[in-house]
Amino acid sequence: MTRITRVSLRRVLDSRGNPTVEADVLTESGGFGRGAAPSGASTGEYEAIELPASESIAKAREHAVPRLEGQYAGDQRAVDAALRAADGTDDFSNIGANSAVAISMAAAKAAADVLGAPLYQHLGGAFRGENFPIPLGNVVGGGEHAKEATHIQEFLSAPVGAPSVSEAVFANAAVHAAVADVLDERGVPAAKGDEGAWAPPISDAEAFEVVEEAVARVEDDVGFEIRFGLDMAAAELYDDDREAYVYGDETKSAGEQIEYVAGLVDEYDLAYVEDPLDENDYAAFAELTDRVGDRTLICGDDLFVTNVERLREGIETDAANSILIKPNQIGTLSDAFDAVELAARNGYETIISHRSGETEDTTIAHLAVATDAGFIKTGTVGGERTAKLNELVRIADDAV
Ligand SMILES: C=C(OP(=O)(O)O)C(=O)O
Ligand SMILES: [Mg+2]
Repeated sequence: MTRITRVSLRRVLDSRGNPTVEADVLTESGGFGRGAAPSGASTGEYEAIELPASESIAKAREHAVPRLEGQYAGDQRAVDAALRAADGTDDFSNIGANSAVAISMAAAKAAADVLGAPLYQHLGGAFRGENFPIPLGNVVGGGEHAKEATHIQEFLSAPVGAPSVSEAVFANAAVHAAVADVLDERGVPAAKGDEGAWAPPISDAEAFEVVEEAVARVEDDVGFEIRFGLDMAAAELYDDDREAYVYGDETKSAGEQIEYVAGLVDEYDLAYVEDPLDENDYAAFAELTDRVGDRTLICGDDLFVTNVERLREGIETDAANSILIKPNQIGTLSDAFDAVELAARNGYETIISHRSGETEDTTIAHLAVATDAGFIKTGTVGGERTAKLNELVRIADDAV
């Protein structure tokens, strides 16, 4: 039986050393699941609310745990509905999306444990496990993830021609290493940002040269196509008062930003551009998608925040052609699945994503396989990133 008998919550460390919420779910037949909430730094304005971990835990213990005990862990919709009912708001501002997502993921894992099935199969069904997402690997970054580095938040290796997920994962690690070599040859020292990407004190223009060179070297070596992409996190660059995107001393109007990004797509044959424009500017997104959406993915992260209402508006306005899915942006696995389904029904590509603050939790690797996502964005190196990548390799090897 999958009835939940116990939900325990605790504070654990995330990769930035901040406290985050970990949930354990136990069922009456001894099923066990554990989930931990990630945490963003360049968060979207419309995300569900993350409360301080202690406050979120106290509120969830009071309001959510009593409602969850006795629920079927295997009925994910009922578990997630109980979390929403316990919270009573649209944005989880009462119990915190951090406790909600940790419990939602832990319940799914407890149910999979009872079934004796891998999590991706419990979530996605018996026919999943054949297709694997292409990992987008952050190799150079700045923005909110590293000080004194690039304005663009993430330069992402995209091994689109890799014959297997394992070869793709290793190719991204090789690009990460090649970036270090290229920087070294240029005499540029580089620390690492929050996601393990190199965070060199160079201009965006030089970063394009470095990443292009690193990708070319690895492509020669592995013999399959590697492209690259960006997360511009442009809402962080946008200054409402100046109505402009701010790059240090330079600014760009929305029109200039569209020109700039369209030019980058063509110059570097970018496979992927996430959040190229401000999260409130559907019209500018639509203009850019109209210009380059036939040859690259224009992805909404802060724009859509894994929220079906915002995605619906994007679909109606042709704002993008892909969506980033971050379960903690919305609070539950059911809500994340709804966003994936709406995206798929409307021809949008799906990219399942980590956050800049992470834990060893591997749920997103299973979620990507369960939803047949085209891509997963989960870093390149660092234990909290390789936890997900190695889990993907295990899923492909039938070893979970
Ligand atoms: C992973 C990202 O960063 P954060 O978790 O800081 O929002 C992102 O913006 O896509
Ligand atoms: Mg983003």
